[in-house]
Amino acid sequence: MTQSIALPAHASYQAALQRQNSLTKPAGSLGVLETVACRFAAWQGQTIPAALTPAITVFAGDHGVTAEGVSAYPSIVTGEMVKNFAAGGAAICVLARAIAARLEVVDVGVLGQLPDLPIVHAKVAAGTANLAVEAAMSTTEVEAALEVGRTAARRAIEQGANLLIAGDMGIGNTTPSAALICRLANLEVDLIVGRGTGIDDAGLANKRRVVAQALQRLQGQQLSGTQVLAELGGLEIAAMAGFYLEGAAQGVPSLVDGFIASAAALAARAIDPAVAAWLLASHRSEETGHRLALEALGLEPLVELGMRLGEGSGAATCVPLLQLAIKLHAEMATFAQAGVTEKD
Ligand SMILES: O=C(O)c1ccc[n+]([C@@H]2O[C@H](COP(=O)([O-])O)[C@@H](O)[C@H]2O)c1
Ligand SMILES: Cc1cc2nc[nH]c2cc1C
Repeated sequence: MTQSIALPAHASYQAALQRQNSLTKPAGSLGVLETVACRFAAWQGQTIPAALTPAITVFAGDHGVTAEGVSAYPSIVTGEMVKNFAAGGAAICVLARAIAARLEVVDVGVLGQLPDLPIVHAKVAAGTANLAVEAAMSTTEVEAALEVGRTAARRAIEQGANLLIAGDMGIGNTTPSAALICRLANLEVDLIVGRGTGIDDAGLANKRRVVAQALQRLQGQQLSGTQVLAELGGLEIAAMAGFYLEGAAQGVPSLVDGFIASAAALAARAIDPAVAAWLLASHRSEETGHRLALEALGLEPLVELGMRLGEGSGAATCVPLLQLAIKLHAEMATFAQAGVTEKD
């Protein structure tokens, strides 16, 4: 069994809140920036949290369910985008450079070979099976993919990260994500399945049918978190779940990206509910169902930007906001220091 997950330090949260209320502004006037700073205080166990050192790990994998015509793009794009990540040309590469974040790319299940690329080669299988008709993975494969994610989190933390971001790349992965969200949060297919990379109305109807069929296969079965991942998940999604679990076990919070990341977070929570206290949501993705997935996680997104890219891009975009929240918390003068009169 892996290390257990502790609760964030409540006393540090309270001390940070007290500091927020002593800073030269009307109480609560910095809104969510105040609560975010207090949450980092609790995660780091200190009233004034250290500046953030973010690390981004993009997990890539392919999906057998693409045989059902659920994506606007062919599976070959997954590997092609991994090459683009390695060459520094993808959105997440630009964002990682802009926020000075360590960026690592992990092949956990891409179809075909990616020789000589400067990425982490940790392929558990060459894609998943078609979840519409059979389990996407074996539980052994899920355990291996979870461990790939855990190892990646440990590497990031060893190299100094105090904020983790998991990104995903996998043509077809909004289908397993939707299936996981429906099953794990007990939500209706039509509320959760969306257009992903941009399928048309007929494609959407087909994708709903595919997800409904997968859920139907499992109806009435009691399954563990690992078993649900095996039936409905993906290799990169399982790795992301392992990444969140390990971060939490090591006392390092994760900033949850979009739709796929939220499905992975729900899977992580099904494995260990204590992980939830170590998660912060970045943006609300345009993907149908993300709002309900976040609600099921008990997370409030920081921003809504109409994004639906994946790769960890929404989370990376939110990092400067978090850095500002902590800087305000650390550097603003108190009423006493500035000689400003407090409210009556
Ligand atoms: O993160 C999101 O909210 C998101 C929403 C829609 C699509 N994506 C990305 O698009 C790919 C999956 O879309 P699809 O249509 O192939 O299932 C995958 O590589 C994801 O990273 C990501
Ligand atoms: C080009 C492309 C880039 C992506 N990045 C994440 N998902 C993606 C899907 C496509 C199709």
